[in-house]
Amino acid sequence: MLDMPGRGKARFITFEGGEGVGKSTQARRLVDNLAKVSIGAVRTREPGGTPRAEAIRSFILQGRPESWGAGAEAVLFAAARLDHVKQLVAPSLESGKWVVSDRFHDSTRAYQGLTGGVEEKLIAALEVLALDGRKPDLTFVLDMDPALAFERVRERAPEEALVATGDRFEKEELDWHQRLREAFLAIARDNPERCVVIPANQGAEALEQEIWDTITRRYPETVAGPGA
Ligand SMILES: Nc1ncnc2c1ncn2[C@@H]1O[C@H](COP(=O)(O)OP(=O)(O)O)[C@@H](O)[C@H]1O
Ligand SMILES: Cc1cn([C@H]2C[C@H](O)[C@@H](COP(=O)(O)OP(=O)(O)O)O2)c(=O)[nH]c1=O
Repeated sequence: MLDMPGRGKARFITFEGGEGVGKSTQARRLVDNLAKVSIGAVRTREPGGTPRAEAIRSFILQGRPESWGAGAEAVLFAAARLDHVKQLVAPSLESGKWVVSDRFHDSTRAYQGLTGGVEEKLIAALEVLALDGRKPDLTFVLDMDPALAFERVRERAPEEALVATGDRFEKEELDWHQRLREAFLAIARDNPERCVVIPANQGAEALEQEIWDTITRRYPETVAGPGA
């Protein structure tokens, strides 16, 4: 990955939202668009991003729905996040690379906190631990009707919709996903400087353009100069 000194501060960008809204697709496209203007970026994800955090990911996501409970999950996601921040996010930013993460701390707030019922003060305390003084500079909250997003996921992996295997979170009830959508919107309202809500029920190219427009407005160094 290219290290680009003199291109301004490396930024930490996160994508948040429910399942199937297009986070992974857009995270990938954003990293490609940054490369086109010679900005090196690391794409990562949560839970995961480092070997230890990936181990915690399989540990949690392959469990049965009732096996952990939201409190224990919040602690496990926080442990994974701390490793991710220390081993990957912070060193990458310090070396001048941007970091683009598919999910980050807002997911704990939305899933385990606002939807899962873990108290705000516990979520806040775990954030202090797990973020280790880092916070995303910009968060894209991809927002759409979860029923439509679920159709996308079903097309991606039809067998998951039919049999009880795969990622357990995708089998939760639709009304639960509606509450989750509201949780992400509430987080965005509470953090208006950091969060930008993007209507996600549009084509991937249109979405990519809206995201890139936001990036270039906020960060002038991403506007390609002559000969770029
Ligand atoms: N804007 C879009 N419109 C239609 N389908 C999309 C769009 N973006 C992504 N997809 C498809 O929807 C599915 C979920 O996208 P993905 O990026 O994996 O979402 P997420 O990471 O939010 O779960 C994939 O099959 C992907 O190809
Ligand atoms: C990072 C994080 C994820 N999660 C959940 C959200 C997802 O259901 C799951 C991660 O699965 P993932 O496959 O990354 O999500 P998606 O289907 O959106 O691509 O873990 C939490 O509950 N809390 C967290 O802090």
